[in-house]
Amino acid sequence: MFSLTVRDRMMVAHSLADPFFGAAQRLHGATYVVELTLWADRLDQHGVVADLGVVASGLRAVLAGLELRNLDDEPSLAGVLTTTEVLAREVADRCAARLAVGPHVTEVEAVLRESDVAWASYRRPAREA
Ligand SMILES: Nc1nc2c(c(=O)[nH]1)N=C([C@H](O)[C@H](O)COP(=O)(O)OP(=O)(O)OP(=O)(O)O)CN2
Repeated sequence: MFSLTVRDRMMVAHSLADPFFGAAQRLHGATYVVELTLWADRLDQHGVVADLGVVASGLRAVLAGLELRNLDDEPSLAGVLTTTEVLAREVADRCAARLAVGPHVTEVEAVLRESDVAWASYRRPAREA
């Protein structure tokens, strides 16, 4: 299996409205290092999983739709606990919808690193069945 990964960052504000999260129920900020990986069972005719510039631009565009915002105010995330896991799924879903990848690309994974010691990820099929 081949993979291609690009990395970017996004800064957000949010609160986690569940007593489970203790002090993080209050509004706080997070800067995530975001890694997007495309998985492919073979390479295309150019010997790549995908053009890394195109993938990096796609990830940037997706993060631009989330960053420097209070996620509590985002209509598309209304009522959602925006944990690192949930945001990883959101990024992966949006990237899968945005990137026009070839049929050899089978899966898309987003890893959100909240710090150097904690991160979460979501891996999904590259396209809807
Ligand atoms: N699995 C997850 N756990 C937690 C997440 C998350 O996104 N996924 N998020 C948070 C908070 O938003 C924040 O990142 C950390 O808050 P904090 O109160 O410091 O939580 P900790 O568990 O690290 O520390 P404690 O003080 O021991 O609660 C929390 N968890």
